[in-house]
Formats: sequence, structure tokens, C-alpha cells
Amino acid sequence: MQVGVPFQSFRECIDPNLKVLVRIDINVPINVKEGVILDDYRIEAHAATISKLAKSGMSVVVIAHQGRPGDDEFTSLGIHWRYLEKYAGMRVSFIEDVMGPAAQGAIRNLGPGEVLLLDNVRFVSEEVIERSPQLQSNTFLVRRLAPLFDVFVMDAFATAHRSQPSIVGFPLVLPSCAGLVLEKELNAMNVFSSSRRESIVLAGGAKVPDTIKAISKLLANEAAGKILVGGLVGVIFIAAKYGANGWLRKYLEESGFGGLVNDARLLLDKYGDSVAVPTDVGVEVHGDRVDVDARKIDAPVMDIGPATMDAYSSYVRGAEVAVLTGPMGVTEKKQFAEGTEAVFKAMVDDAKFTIIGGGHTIMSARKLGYIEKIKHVSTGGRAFLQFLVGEELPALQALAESKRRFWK
Ligand SMILES: Nc1ncnc2c1ncn2[C@@H]1O[C@H](COP(=O)(O)OP(=O)(O)O)[C@@H](O)[C@H]1O
Ligand SMILES: O=C(OP(=O)(O)O)[C@H](O)COP(=O)(O)O
Repeated sequence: MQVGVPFQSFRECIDPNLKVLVRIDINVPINVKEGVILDDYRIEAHAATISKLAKSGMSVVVIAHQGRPGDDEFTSLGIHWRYLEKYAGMRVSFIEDVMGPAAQGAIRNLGPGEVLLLDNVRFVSEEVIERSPQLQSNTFLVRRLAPLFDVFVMDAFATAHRSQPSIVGFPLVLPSCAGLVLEKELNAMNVFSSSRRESIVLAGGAKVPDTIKAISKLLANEAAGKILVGGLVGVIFIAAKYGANGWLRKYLEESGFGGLVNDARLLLDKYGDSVAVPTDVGVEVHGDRVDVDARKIDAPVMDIGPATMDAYSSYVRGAEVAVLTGPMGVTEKKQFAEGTEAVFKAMVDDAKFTIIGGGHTIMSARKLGYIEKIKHVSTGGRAFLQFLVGEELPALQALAESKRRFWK
């Protein structure tokens, strides 16, 4: 943990005599019907925090969520439990309760070095309401559970942008620390934010409005030296820079993204060369890849083109930090994974420090064989973007408040 961070580091919460409540984020892509988790990266990451706490002799209770009420992925953590055991390399018990008498009894009876996973905290209706930390610290969830613990460890970086009771409520009533995952995320982001003009951000993917907003903030805060756009985000910037005819014009009308072209144009006018836009693209014609000039698009854009791959690779060369959020193309199809592969290669070969974030980005890095070579793989999606652009995260503010209250 860097000097000057306004909250307690992980090791300051480690004490074998204490009972700890640890909030992790194991919200993962899941096939509920078959009880199968499709990507367990987050579970593996948080298992390290849990095993470290338990091996120190602490009694460890884990609280987490899966999905949102009403969606297909909203389910019990009974599926996650075994994955957590596998990665933590120790026995984990699980209870189908969050804060009722059964959970409270199991927490009270938990011995030193033992781990208990509570069920999906979003089964408690209070958890999905976002309010101030002060109000969240007065919820039933926090009032029932907090008295059973000595300390709280906040490790759920991917939920750090939510002002929910299990994120911001506990730190106001329990001495709290950052967890290992959270510390790693903050350290990586510190490397990024201290490099500023020497940083490159590659922004692709399909979350077009969110990513354009993030790009706008990065530029306004002078948080990165250059932004290289790709994916569907790149398509909007192509329309802003070169105009839209043929397929592109039709696509903008049908996708509802037409209104964003003006936003992209304003950014290009204001920040000029700070944003690099693809000069060529890979389009799909009868299932095949054809590379065309970005001014002459007449088929669906699926990737950045070879000239753009070269240009982007040379921008990455020598960068202090290169960040990739959102793939450069449709990596699900082999012939359109070339752009993303080229920028991954440039990142790991030529940038001093590398960071990636986002579910599809991580899956692409894994599929293309780059995941082990990236210096920091973020567990966050929206939290990662929010932190990247320099916005406050409620979880961190609550941890800072906890330090003021309990760690004089
Ligand atoms: N040119 C493109 N056209 C359509 N979809 C694209 C294009 N480029 C990338 N994508 C899609 O973007 C999706 C990933 O975007 P996003 O969800 O923003 O990334 P992440 O999950 O890493 O944050 C992938 O499914 C990919 O197929
Ligand atoms: O998966 C998460 O965030 P992400 O979709 O931004 O990666 C977090 O678990 C937060 O979930 P939420 O957006 O339902 O609050």
C-alpha cells in the first residue's frame, strides 16, 4: 500500500484473536440452470485474501452478491462456494442465510482459522438501495451483523462504486481495512495516475455511451497522454472524423448511437491529436475479413485494420503505462481478433506497465494467451472505469471515514 493512502492497509486488520467480516465480489457470469460458473477469475482473486486471513488464525466470514434481483444471474452463492474452496485451498462452510438466526448462530460458533460464506447479500432488500454511508450504517443488515465482528475488510473493488450497506455501511461501525485485491487495484491505478502524459489508454468494446463519457473525463482531467479508440467506440469516432455514408449511416440510425457522434466530434475538435481514430478497419463480407479504408466502409465493422494496428502499436511503444479497456474488435470470431491481439502484443512487449479491465477484455486476453503477461488484470468493470477517470469511489470514502473514526 502506498504511503499517504487515507485508510488502513490489509495487514493492519490481521490479528488471530479477531473475527473478521470480509466483503468480496464474486459476481460472475453464470449458467444458473446447470450450476456452472463461466468465468471464475474474480473468485480466484478473492480466494487469496480469504486464505491469508484464515491462515493467520482469524475467524473469517465472507459476504458477497451475485446478480441483481429479477435478472437471470440472480442466485444463491451455493454454486460459488465450491469454487471458493478450490481456490482458497481450504474448507469453507456455507449457509443459506445472510443475517437471520441461522447465520448469526453460525457466525458466533465459527472457530479460529475457519471460513464461513454467507448467502447472496442481495437477498436482503436493503442491499440494492444506494444511499449515504451514514444511512447504510443504520440498516438491519449492518445493525444485525456488525456486533458479531471485530473488524471489516473491504476487498470488493468491482463493487466499490456502489453506496450499498455491505460496502459503505460496515466501515462506519467497525474498524476497517482494505483487502488484498483492493490494495492491488489501488497500487496499479496509482502507477497509472502518476504517469499521466506518459500513459496510453486503448478504449474499445461495446459499452459505447459509458466509454465515451469516460474518454471525455480522461481528456478533461489530462489523465492520459493519448487515447486510442477501437471496437464499437472506434466506429462512432470514425463517423465523427470522416462522416458516415453507406453501411455506417444505416448502422448509426438503427443502433441509436447516432447522437453520440456529435459528442465524439466535440471531443476531437477540443482535444485534437490526443485521440487517435482508426484509419482502416476489418469489415465482414460473407463471413470473411476484408480490410478497407475507414472513409470507405460499406459492410459491418468488426475490427481495426492493419495500418491502425501498426499505428496503435507504435503509440504503445515506450509508454510508461498502457491500459486496455474493451477489445478492439469482435474477438469472439477468430478473423476479427487480430487487432486486439496486435495491441496486446505491443503492450506486453513495449509498455513498461500494463493494465487491463472488463469481462470481455479479460476473456480475450486469456483466449489469445496474454493474460499471464499483463502486469495488472483488474477485477472491476464500471468501478475500474470510474477509478481510471479519477472519480471518487464510495467504498474508498467509507474506508477513509472508518480510519478517522477507529484508527487514531
Ligand atoms: N466493431 C465491433 N462491432 C461490434 N461489437 C464489437 C466490436 N468491437 C468489439 N465488439 C464487442 O464488444 C464486446 C465487449 O465490449 P465491452 O463489454 O465494452 O468490454 P468489456 O467487457 O471488456 O468491458 C465484445 O462482445 C465484442 O464482440
Ligand atoms: O459486476 C459488477 O460490476 P461490473 O458489471 O461493472 O463488472 C459488480 O459486481 C457490481 O454489480 P452491479 O452493477 O450489479 O452493482
